[in-house]
Amino acid sequence: MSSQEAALRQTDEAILSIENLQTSFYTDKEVIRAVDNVSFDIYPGETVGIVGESGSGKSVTARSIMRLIDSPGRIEGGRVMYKGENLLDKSKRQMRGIRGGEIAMVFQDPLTSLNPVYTVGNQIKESLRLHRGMTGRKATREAINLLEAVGIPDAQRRLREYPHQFSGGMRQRAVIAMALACDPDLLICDEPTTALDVTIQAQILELLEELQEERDLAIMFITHDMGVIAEIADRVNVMYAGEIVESAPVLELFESPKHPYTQGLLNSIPGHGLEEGDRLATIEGDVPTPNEKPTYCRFAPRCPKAFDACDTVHPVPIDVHEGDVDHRASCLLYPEELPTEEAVARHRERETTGGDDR
Ligand SMILES: Nc1ncnc2c1ncn2[C@@H]1O[C@H](COP(=O)(O)OP(=O)(O)OP(=O)(O)O)[C@@H](O)[C@H]1O
Ligand code: NI
Repeated sequence: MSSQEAALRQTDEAILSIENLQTSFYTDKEVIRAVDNVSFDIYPGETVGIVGESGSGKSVTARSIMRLIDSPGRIEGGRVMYKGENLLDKSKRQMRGIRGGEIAMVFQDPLTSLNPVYTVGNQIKESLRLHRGMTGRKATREAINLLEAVGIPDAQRRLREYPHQFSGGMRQRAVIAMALACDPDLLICDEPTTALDVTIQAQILELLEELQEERDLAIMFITHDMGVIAEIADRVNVMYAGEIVESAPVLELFESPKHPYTQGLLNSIPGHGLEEGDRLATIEGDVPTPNEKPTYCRFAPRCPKAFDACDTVHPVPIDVHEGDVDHRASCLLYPEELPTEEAVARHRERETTGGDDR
């Protein structure tokens, strides 16, 4: 998306609005608040990156949107507004139509999306039949088009092959072709390139960008990899212990990270030259497992800037500069213009009046 488009996004309608999403797992030992009051938007044609350490709640966010949370997990609150309708109110049957029809998902391991006993062609054609009513020769032609669109050579022959006959990179392309078969408006990618080598990964990212431009796809892209985020995202949400701690346009986030956690993540990248493959190096200390409603900052125990109030006030997402709705951080140090005491008071007040200030 160009900066001009980015400026327009505020006037556009979001295709997906997550509002105060809350998903927990009820294990024998404990309740894990895996996604704890998460809100964000995705606009048509935009790529929103979700980044954070392992266990921060990225995949559970994606699976909640798709209503793929199984016991002992439960979506306990919030709304998932897709084109103005709450997906959490849909029946199982309606969700099956939306999943793969309107919203498609690509996972890290392509084998989880492919059935080993059917040819790749049959699987794409089944998707075309289910979601676009295409059958016979028409479906075969479209399946070939799709394989060609994702850069699989010799498409006609490869349609008749089984998933195990494809290399890792080609398999992930086939999964993307399958995802596109239903002409989705939103594509959710959960670490789609993590298992691939760097060259193939770059090719897949390029492919996704091309497809996005052609089809005006909205993409939600989950990764650990800041280099991949720099490459593909328009906007970034940083997750920590079930919460979004910072949200900003991608350049702004890299040039001027505000949350001490984001600052730590970016500082930990050696040499600061962002390359694909740069992982989040570790910040000292462990990510806590969120078990209770937060009454404090979950990052405080690891935060170099923590002060007394961080143990007693839960920070809400707040504009880092007053009035700049495009860049928010859940940190008591913001808004930057306010003296700390006033900033803390504002967080405390917003928390008691119901979450963030949207
Ligand atoms: N089926 C489950 N049962 C119990 N806890 C779960 C289950 N699935 C996820 N969780 C917990 O929810 C939290 C968030 O997990 P999630 O998979 O969303 O993390 P993630 O950010 O995607 O991490 P990764 O980068 O490792 O994929 C973790 O603490 C995890 O242990
Ligand atoms: Ni995950």
